[in-house]
Amino acid sequence: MPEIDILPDGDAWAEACAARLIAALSDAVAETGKAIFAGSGGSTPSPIYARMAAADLDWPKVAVTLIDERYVDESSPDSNGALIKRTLMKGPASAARFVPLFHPSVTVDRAAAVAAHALAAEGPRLDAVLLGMGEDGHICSMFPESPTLKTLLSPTLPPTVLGVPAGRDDMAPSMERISINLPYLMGAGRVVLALTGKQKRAVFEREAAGDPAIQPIAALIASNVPLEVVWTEKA
Ligand SMILES: O=C1O[C@H](COP(=O)(O)O)[C@@H](O)[C@H](O)[C@H]1O
Repeated sequence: MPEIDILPDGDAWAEACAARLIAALSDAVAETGKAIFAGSGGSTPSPIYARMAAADLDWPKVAVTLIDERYVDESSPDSNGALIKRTLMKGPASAARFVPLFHPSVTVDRAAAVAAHALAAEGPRLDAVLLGMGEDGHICSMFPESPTLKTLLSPTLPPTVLGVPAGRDDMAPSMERISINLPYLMGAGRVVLALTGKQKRAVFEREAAGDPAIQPIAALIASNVPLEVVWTEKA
């Protein structure tokens, strides 16, 4: 079970998450002249993005992408791309370059292939990753016990981006999605999992002790992803 860094309140939690991610991006810019950040969508990351946006970083050298996306364009309230543009890419951070996962295409798989190609062109690894976790234990668009999980969690594939079909039961997402796979997380410089609330902490602890074949949190731990779990009770 990885150690959980417990912060006293939402401000300290958002600050701690942002500081870790900015440090990783800053180190990458210093070492290689560029950096790649992959962020989550959902309701959790906005305060973290607000603090990152205010950081003193060489933003023109940073590419911003997503760990996953709903298969919708940016006019949709479900678009993770629209969220990250609105909350992170503002002020000096608007000089970063956005690498979307959504591309209008005939199928979600084709769109994912286009995204995989675009992301591979940015560099071999993600320097900093912000993960969230749903209360059902999903991370990225890796849903516990869903049909595409085995492929997304396969540690022997190269880092890539895959289409995720919508499912008919609660073990699958309700809409088509696009997601990075586990090898992208295995090769990342720093991976921060930002959690809030007693419920998510309980889910994390339960999933961490679960089966890596069907529980993404257990798979992260088993595959030595450089995971840092940062939690506060109330954001
Ligand atoms: O669907 C998604 O949900 C997770 C968790 O979201 P939250 O609202 O519980 O914070 C998120 O990490 C992921 O990027 C998103 O597509």
